[in-house]
Amino acid sequence: MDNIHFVSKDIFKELPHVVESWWKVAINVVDKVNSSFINNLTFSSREWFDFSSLHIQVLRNGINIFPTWWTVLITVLFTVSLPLYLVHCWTQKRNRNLTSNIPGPLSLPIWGSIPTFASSNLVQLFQKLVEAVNKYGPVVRFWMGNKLYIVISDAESIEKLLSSKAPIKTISSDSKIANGSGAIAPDVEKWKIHRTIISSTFNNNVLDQFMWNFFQNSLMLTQKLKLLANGSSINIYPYVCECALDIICETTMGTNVNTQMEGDHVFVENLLHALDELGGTLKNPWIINDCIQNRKKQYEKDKEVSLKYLHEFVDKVITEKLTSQRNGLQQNRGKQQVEYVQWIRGREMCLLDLLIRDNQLTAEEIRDELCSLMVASSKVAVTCCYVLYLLGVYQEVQDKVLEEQEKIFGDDIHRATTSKDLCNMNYLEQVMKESLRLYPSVPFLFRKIEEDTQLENGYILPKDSRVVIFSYMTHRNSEYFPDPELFNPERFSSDTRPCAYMPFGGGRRICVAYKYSMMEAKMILSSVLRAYTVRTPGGVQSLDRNLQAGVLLKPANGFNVQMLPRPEKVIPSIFRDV
Ligand code: HEM
Repeated sequence: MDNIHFVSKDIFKELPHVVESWWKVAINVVDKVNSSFINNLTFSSREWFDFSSLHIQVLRNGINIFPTWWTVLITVLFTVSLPLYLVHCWTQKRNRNLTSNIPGPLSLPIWGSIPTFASSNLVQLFQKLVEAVNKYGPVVRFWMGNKLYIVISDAESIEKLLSSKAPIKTISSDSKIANGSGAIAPDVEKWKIHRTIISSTFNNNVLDQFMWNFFQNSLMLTQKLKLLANGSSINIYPYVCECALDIICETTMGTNVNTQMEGDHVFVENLLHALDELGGTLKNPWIINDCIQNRKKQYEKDKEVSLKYLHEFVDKVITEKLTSQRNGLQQNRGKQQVEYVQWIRGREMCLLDLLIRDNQLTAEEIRDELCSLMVASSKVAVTCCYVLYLLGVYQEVQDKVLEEQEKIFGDDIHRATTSKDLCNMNYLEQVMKESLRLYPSVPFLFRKIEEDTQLENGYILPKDSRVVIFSYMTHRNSEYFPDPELFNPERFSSDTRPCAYMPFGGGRRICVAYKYSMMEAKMILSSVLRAYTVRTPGGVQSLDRNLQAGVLLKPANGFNVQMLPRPEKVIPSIFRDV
């Protein structure tokens, strides 16, 4: 009874919005149908065209009475939507009440704020989200259909959320590319197993093992750029991405896909395409779950999508690995378990070996894990591209980075970079951190709230709502970073406030490969910067104008920079000889 009372009260309260929303929908439908109508008729008869144009105009101005079939259509839509609206009011009553004090944009009945975002491209979408936070503050409420999203960007709320004991599910963007389905990461028990195994591959004790892999692939990248370093503008992203992909394939699967050197880039092209596809599908990241479900349907329907290629590739590597391990096992059948492990160790175990040996994950789960990690490798590439782009804008910072490189390498520039060298690159590290502050490659972290959680400011995140941590905005909050728009690497010479800086996430789900990624990025950047000077004619404005909200934060028009070889004295002969 109480609910019915609420519903009827709510309907009257929202009636103007209902009328407004349907009027908008009607106009939109009329526009769409008539524009295709016009296209068809333009070729047949001018008279018809004129008639039709007049007709639209009349409809647009709302002067005309709708023709019968429009009236029927709208009546049907209205009749269908009314029960939907009632159900929405009924089921979301609690969450609506709990979040009524959280500011947010106009929310139309049934639609919520979808109309605000629906027609935007990824660049406009990102700008609208930034505007919303600037307008409504660090905690913003969005209703997207019957789903409630709460965007938080202040360190206090983030800290409270991440330290909460209440069960909170992570909605992962990487996992979708892996299985094309569930965006929600595996359940907690499975996640713990996955995380433990993966962490063992990226822990501090084994990072040194990857130095040679990092070095060789960075060297290859530097060689490839030689042909392009003639002062013309190039989008460096695909090149750096290939390098990062080669590195991750070797780390995780012990396989050298050699995308950098092989003429046909089928593999990397497919991966990049898969990422873009996913970005396109995530046109509206707020409805991430629905998108993924649609994505799954599309994926199942269209067997030729790039994800399929990626899955097949990884499946092939797993099968080969399993076969070779089985053969190895047969030859070593008589040996004890410890000896067998040593036999594998002697052959440099990669993550795939560990996952197979551990025997806790199915082949499909292993495949999904590996695909997720491959996708994660592009975050390193994006980070490196931002650093190079920004150094191209801030020449004085680039000079300081080079000064540090010269100090570390001195005249002995022929030698391979060691992990100690990387540890000494303090200034480069500060530059990377500052780039990640201004342009975190993962700008949103998604969580699903499973139990009501109260924030410090009194707002309640109700059960079943989705929370989006908008770290891009946190990083640009002047309370935590004075003069936040300024590119100032020195600000990282001291510690930052907890949860005010989180390019690698935070809490239990913090990036498992944080150190690995920093080392890899340093190696790539050090190699490229010792060989080339970078200039960015577009400046920061071009970057900011084109940022798009996808899986990763990237400029829609690419990372366009100009490169020129550095004077001989600082070019290691290892680069010159190529
Ligand atoms: C600069 C590069 C990178 C950045 C900025 C980055 C950022 C992040 C962020 C923000 C998260 C947390 C997501 C969340 O809380 O929802 C995350 C998680 C994760 N990252 Fe990274 N990442 C990078 C590189 C990598 C690389 C190279 C790998 C693997 C090779 C990797 C593997 C993972 C994994 C497995 C998780 C999930 C951890 C879990 O759920 O327990 N990341 N990363």
